[in-house]
Amino acid sequence: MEQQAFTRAHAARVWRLIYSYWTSEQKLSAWALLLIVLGGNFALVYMNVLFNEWQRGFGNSLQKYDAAAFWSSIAYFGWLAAIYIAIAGARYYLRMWLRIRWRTWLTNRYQGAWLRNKAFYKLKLIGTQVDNPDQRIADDLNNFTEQTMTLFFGLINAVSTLASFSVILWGLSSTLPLTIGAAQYQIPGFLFWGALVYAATGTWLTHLIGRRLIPLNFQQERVEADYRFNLMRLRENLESVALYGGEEVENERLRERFHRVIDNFHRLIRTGFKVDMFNSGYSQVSVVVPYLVIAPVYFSQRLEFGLLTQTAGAFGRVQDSLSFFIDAYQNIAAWRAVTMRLTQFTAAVDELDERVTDISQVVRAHAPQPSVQALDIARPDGEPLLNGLDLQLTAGDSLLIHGASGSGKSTLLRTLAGVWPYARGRIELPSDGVLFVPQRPYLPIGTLREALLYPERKPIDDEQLQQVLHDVRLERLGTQLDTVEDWAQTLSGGEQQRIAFARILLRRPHWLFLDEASSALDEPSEQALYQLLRERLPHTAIVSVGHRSTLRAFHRNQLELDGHGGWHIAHAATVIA
Ligand SMILES: Nc1ncnc2c1ncn2[C@@H]1O[C@H](COP(=O)(O)OP(=O)(O)OP(=O)(O)O)[C@@H](O)[C@H]1O
Repeated sequence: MEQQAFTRAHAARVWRLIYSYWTSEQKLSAWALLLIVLGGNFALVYMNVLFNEWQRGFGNSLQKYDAAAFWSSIAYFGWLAAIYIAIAGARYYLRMWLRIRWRTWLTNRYQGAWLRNKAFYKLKLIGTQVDNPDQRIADDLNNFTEQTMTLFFGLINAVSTLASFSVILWGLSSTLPLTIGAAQYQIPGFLFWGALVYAATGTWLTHLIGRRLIPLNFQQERVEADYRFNLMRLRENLESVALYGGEEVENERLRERFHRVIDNFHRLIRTGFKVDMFNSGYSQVSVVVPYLVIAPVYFSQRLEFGLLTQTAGAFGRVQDSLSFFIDAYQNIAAWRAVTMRLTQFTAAVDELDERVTDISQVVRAHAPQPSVQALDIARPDGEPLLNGLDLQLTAGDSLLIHGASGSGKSTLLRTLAGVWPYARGRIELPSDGVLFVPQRPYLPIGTLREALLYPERKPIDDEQLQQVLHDVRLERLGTQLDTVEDWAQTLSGGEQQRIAFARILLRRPHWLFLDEASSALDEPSEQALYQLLRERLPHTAIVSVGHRSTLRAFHRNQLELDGHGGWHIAHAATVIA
């Protein structure tokens, strides 16, 4: 089971996870809300003290058959209850508001860290053990804010209740002697000590019974996230699965993942059941324990009924707040698991740059024209793909990279784009006007307009968009610019690649790198699109990765890779355009 040792670095990360929001640019509003909610908490504790005092007068009115006192007691109770409800309601609302603000801030931060410097891609490539980072952002952050606040306010509540009722209990102890059989003892604060011993024993027993909950909760988060991810992958690949007839295998695989969820859940239930049984028994016994302690004095008829109920109430409150850890045990276990998943994520992102610097020995610089010098590229296992490549591009250049499948063509483009770390040498690229186009153009779920502009967001007028759609022979989509669709699922592979070409025409890059960007198109269409690029962007240098020999006609130079480090550049005799 993946677990993180509780090291100092881990403790520091947990601390940072907790305090970062409270020292952020939102700290003023955060602290203001927190203080108001805390104020509400203390007010409610004070109300409970008033209720406890009320119990005494109320009990005595019953014992003395005093109807007038009884009704005025009820009226007083009505007032107290109304104020209590108002404070509790306001506190709930503000607490939820604070939680939403905290979650939003943390989500922005985590999402930002994941997307910054292409960390999302590198995390996967360098193989740091972080499962389902997306779900850590969505689920774990939500759980973290909720559980932290529940625990924190629970703790504050317990401590303040304990403090106020301990004083009451201590005072009440001095008016009552501890009676065991016929003997009486004067022990200062014995009711308080009784509650303390009782609750401490309970806490210790709960810990013994429930300590396995922490690793089990951790594992539960993980298997749940895995199951969800597998469902999502199926949804992303519906057509492939349907065409391969992979339903049975998928069903089997999903069932197997779900089985892990249930399997771990059973273990959670078994431990949770024991903790829960113990808790229920403990709370039942707690109802009678204070009466058992005071009954001997009461039956010796030296105690008013009101004082008995007040003492029992105060004893219950003290014991209740001391039992905070018993009740919160499951929450603490879940909180620790969620915290571990989140700090693991930050640790992986924090260490990423260091790891990339350890692996990559590429010097990158800005220059007016792209060039590479003495570039070595390897597979992650160290096997060389390319040794000592020297290359220089000038405006309007064209270079076709070819070689057997797996020879490292895409990896060369990845290295130029700065996402492949297993490399050494010098890479110079202009600071703007560079565009890399992958084989599968990413089409976000949204309008066709957004898909065409991706990743830019600057608005472009409809005529221009319709014109480029026409140019890439997708004029039929011209009327659907504002249709929201999962375009990657509805357009054919070739049509998606046409969208990628439309993007190029809109972006007008000076330096264009195409990684099999026309592989799904028929040869005449591919030629027409290259022709179009040449006509519309005559000064753009084009570097293409491709297998088809027909592409050669559009490139002045050809770089051939042998997949073992060797490479060779040839110059074409004739070039179209
Ligand atoms: N993320 C990765 N982890 C491990 N190995 C990888 C990874 N990506 C690529 N490789 C390996 O690097 C080698 C080069 O891959 P690359 O994708 O560059 O090949 P290619 O020449 O573009 O192939 P094709 O023509 O099939 O697209 C392959 O052996 C591939 O298995």
